[in-house]
Amino acid sequence: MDFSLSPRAADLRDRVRAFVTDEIEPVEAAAHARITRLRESGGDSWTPDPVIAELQAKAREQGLWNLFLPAAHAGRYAADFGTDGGEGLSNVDYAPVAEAMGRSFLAPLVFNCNAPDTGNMEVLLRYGTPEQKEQWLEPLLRAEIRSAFCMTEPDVASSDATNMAATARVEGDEVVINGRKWFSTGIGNPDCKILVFMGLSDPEADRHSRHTMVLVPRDAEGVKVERMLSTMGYHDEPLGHGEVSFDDVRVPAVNVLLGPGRAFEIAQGRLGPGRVHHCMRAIGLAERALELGCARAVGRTAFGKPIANLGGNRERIADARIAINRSRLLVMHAAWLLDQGMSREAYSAVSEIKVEVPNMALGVIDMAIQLHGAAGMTDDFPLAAAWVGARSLRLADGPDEVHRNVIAKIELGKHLA
Ligand SMILES: Cc1cc2nc3c(=O)[nH]c(=O)nc-3n(C[C@H](O)[C@H](O)[C@H](O)COP(=O)(O)OP(=O)(O)OC[C@H]3O[C@@H](n4cnc5c(N)ncnc54)[C@H](O)[C@@H]3O)c2cc1C
Repeated sequence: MDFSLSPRAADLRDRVRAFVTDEIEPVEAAAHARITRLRESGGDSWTPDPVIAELQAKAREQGLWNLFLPAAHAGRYAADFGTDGGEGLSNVDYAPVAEAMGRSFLAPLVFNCNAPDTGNMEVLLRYGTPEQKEQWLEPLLRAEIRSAFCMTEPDVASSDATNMAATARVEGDEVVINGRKWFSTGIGNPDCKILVFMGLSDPEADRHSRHTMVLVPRDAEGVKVERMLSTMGYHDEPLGHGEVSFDDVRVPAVNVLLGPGRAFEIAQGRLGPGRVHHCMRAIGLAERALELGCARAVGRTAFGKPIANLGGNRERIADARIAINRSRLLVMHAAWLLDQGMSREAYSAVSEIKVEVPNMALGVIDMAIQLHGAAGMTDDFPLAAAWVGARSLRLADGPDEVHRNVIAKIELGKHLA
């Protein structure tokens, strides 16, 4: 195993880290306050803060743009698209860059490296036709438009993707779409123009060949955002999570991705690197929480001592450091395995980190909140929002239990063979 970064990746990590600290963290509080003010006054909290576009322009100019684009898939984009083609980093090289971005809720957007756009861009890159790439991928790479991924449904247990009941039936040269999705992240953004929709196309086929992925323009007739959902009181502007109905939506059959019945193939390709990105960002978040917690604990006194020296706080801080470092090694291991190609070991490793890291981050953030006292519960610090983000990650991209099941299946398989 070799986790050493290439000199180019180390340079990018340092530059991203400096950009986050110098340019993004100082504007975070004002960006958050703006959203709260607009929401509370009934204003438009969804249109992205102009500061995001300003910072995006700077990041793009400095080549800190689309760094998620993997070496293996970048192809002509790496060669022909200059900055927009990313740097063709391996998963090992991208992991610490993603960690640096995870420190701030704004940073992934600023570098055009935010979910779900990254996963959707990867899907288009790997499976899109030249026309689909030109129409949707290229404006996504330039951050001119945004996207959403519509798989989860309110009426079925969506942790089992074979349950998806909304339909995408191919009729002649059209696909007819009906049903309801929810937790479609990104659909609150007025720039969201394209949806990657997963629907049942052939109920009689083998369970992994029943579903189709299709590109649905956000403004197609019959697409309606019924409501925006909150997660523990947060609305996650400017992306948001929407409940969306599809009522006899018709799109051309050329909008099908890869081919009818091939949604599972696409979903598998989409999620491996995406989960590594989520986990590295969660490690960045945990690092920031630990820093805030330590600063508070040495800077405030109770019972005649710094809070750091009271009770078991030093031990809790030490355990947080151990937990973060352990998680990082697991993520680097998963990234390294993915770079060697998809294997059972890589599948297991990706599920291992998907269980380990959000739970680790929750523990560290909770400790930092406790060290802050009541202040930790307010939005004066980014800790409450960070806790909700980490909590969401125990569900998004598959609940812990589903990932544990994957790990156990692979482990037990060794003995059944
Ligand atoms: C913030 C956030 C953003 C999201 N963004 C998106 C998005 O952009 N697009 C999208 O399509 N979806 C998105 N999701 C949805 C997410 O992927 C689903 O919530 C997840 O797959 C679980 O599906 P479900 O909610 O229907 O839970 P269910 O399938 O109803 O499962 C409920 C619970 O059952 C238990 N369970 C399930 N399977 C097992 C098992 N095998 N063993 C033991 N227990 C089990 C688990 O405790 C699980 O949490 C998002 C979710 C959140 C919270």
